[in-house]
Amino acid sequence: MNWDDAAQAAPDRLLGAAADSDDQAVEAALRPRDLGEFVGQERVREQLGLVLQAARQRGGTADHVLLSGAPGLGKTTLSMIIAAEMGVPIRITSGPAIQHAGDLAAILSSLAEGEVLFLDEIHRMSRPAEEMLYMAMEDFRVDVVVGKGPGATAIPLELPPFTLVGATTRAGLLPPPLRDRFGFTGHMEFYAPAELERVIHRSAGLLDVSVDAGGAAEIAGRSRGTPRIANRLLRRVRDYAQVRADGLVTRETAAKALEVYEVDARGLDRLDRAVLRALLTLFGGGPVGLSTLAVAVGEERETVEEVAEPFLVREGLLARTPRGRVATAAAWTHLGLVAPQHSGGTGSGTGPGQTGLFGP
Ligand SMILES: Nc1ncnc2c1ncn2[C@@H]1O[C@H](COP(=O)(O)OP(=O)(O)OP(=O)(O)O)[C@@H](O)[C@H]1O
Repeated sequence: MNWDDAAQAAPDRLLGAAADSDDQAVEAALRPRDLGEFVGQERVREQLGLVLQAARQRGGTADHVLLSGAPGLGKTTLSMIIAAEMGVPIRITSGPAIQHAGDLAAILSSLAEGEVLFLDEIHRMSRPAEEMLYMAMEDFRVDVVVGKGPGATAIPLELPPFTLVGATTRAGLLPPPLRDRFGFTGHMEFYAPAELERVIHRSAGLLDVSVDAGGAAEIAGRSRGTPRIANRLLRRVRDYAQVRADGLVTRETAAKALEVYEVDARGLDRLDRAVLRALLTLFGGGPVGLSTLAVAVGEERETVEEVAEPFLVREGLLARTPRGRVATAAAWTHLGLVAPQHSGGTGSGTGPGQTGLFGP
């Protein structure tokens, strides 16, 4: 199971970064329409702005663009902005939807001149489709193979110039020949709390929700650096403010609402805390093997590894070591527990979980 599958395996997770059906319904309304409205990602925004302006001045199509970064950081939104800034239509598809080279040939041959083709999860495309894409990106041409075996013939097909915008959660997974064919690569970072506050104020305006500065800060602090999560938490807090308060989202209302949804002050949810708690209370802070930890919390190994761990590692609460998972000192503090004397909290101790019984 990879990141994307694992994220989808936990679709009901309020803090999951992948879009759920509820998100899809409102996201269209919340998407910034141009680079000026797009919050944060200053470097990518400036670089991309130059690429697009130069292409407009030359009257040509923009170079192919690769956007990498975690789910929910705005890759789809940016691809739509690219099309809007270039004044061209956009076609949206994804790697897993293109399993045969013929699927890709059909899409490419039906593009309008200058159109943006957004290929989400480009790292999950099939090999033959990927190879067809090389030629399409470089020469705006594909060879369509007709027939099979010795009688097969390749018919060259000219394509209109287009801009490919590829999105991937893992740029490192792309084969170098594909990566090299992008003229510009933008790496999307997680957002700072102040940037998320701006996203929240903007979305609140569009959804007609009253949020004060404290309310926005409270939601931002629990949104794991991700605009999609910030927008989702805003909607849940809005519900709470409407039903249990006077409709205004203050710091206190936001905190109470998110307590109901079991999202803590640092943006951990029930699964994250269960993993940490098991690591601390059952295994003395580790090291403990991933499979053992997963059994202890009653989850699949992949769910713990792909859904809970990345954020815990990013927050400095958990470390992956060759001997297993280890809690940091911050993990003990966060759960309000006291680290036992023998636990260094960083894997240097000799706690009960470090007997080697539970190898990684
Ligand atoms: N920089 C931003 N400013 C304001 N809103 C943003 C920004 N980035 C993302 N959003 C909001 O977050 C939501 C998710 O963004 P988007 O769908 O573009 O993410 P993504 O990176 O393409 O995710 P995925 O990889 O899951 O497709 C959108 O509704 C959008 O409104």
